[in-house]
Amino acid sequence: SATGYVWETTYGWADLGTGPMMPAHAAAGIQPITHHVAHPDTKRRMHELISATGLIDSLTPVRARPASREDILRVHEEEYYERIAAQSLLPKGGDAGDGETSFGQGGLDIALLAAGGALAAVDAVVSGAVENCYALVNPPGHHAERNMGRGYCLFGNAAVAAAYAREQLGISRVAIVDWDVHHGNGTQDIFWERDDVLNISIHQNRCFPPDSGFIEERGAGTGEGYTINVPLPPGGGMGAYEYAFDTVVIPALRRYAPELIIVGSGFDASIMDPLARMMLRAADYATLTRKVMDLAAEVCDGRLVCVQEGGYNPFYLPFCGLKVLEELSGVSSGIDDAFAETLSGKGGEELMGHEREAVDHAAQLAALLR
Ligand SMILES: O=C(CCC1CCCC1)NO
Ligand SMILES: [Zn+2]
Repeated sequence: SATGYVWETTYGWADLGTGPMMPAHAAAGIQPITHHVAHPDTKRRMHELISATGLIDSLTPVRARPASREDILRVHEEEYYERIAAQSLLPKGGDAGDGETSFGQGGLDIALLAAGGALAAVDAVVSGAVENCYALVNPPGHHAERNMGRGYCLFGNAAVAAAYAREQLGISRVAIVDWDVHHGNGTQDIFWERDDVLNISIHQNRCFPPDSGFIEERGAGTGEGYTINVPLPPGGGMGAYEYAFDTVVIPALRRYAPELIIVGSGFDASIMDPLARMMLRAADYATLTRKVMDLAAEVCDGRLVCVQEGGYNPFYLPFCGLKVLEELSGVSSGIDDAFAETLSGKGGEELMGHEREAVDHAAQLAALLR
């Protein structure tokens, strides 16, 4: 049972400008910095750790292709695509829409290759060439709405892949499990009224976007009940996540019985991430991966595609990714999480009362899934 792996050099060339998170602005005191918080080096370091440990030799390389305009327009509006395409021709590139999602000249091509990396991963898994696949793509995608990019996302890579599986590969039901610490508002916007894609987002409550991702947001019309949000209180670790997966995510997947599962694999719920306040360790991501793999084995012959979303600690993200790839492939890299000892005993391991209440509330609504 092979594990596919997608990484393309140009994913490491995405240009978010000189600002720290938003564009540098001297008069506002926003100083330029060499590495934007979402600098691609963080994800390139994950690729390099997978390569340097030799784990890459146990993975099946899957080459990305550029997503076509048609692939993108399955989930995004034409006017938005053209806006990105026009700015991508400019020497200074442009912004996807929220003023914080910069991209450089040629940014369209990198974004198309990111979406195409998710497409290639879906092709490899659905064709049976590999059992599961990790698409280490960049830029990320889950904040990109039908007609606007947000939160460093240009196109909804996982959404593009789900729509492709549905409309081109004859897959009838796709489930998306987004464990990125931020709400997958873009994926939610895209599939809000659809019941052929079950969209589950588990995230730190109100982290980003601050005004979406609440349990009452469950879809509309045909799609009612097929959007599941599990907002967690800040400060949660594996105690909260394990309870949320066992109580909400896995039971919902079992009821829905998808033919393909796509994980929005952000690592910004890690204890060392600068953009959120949760407390997962690298080993915890492996445990969550195992939970989803076991459910995939139960309902869809193990068909599982992980698509990289966020994650901003260049020291720790590589280890989180390495442990997930070890779990997917069943192969040890031979090295442990170098930070495990330093990070042990700092809390988050046990479920706390207020976390249990938050998850139980989400579970009540998720149970209404038809
Ligand atoms: O990792 C991300 C990006 C979050 C940032 C986007 C702007 C401020 C927080 N989304 O999943
Ligand atoms: Zn995120």
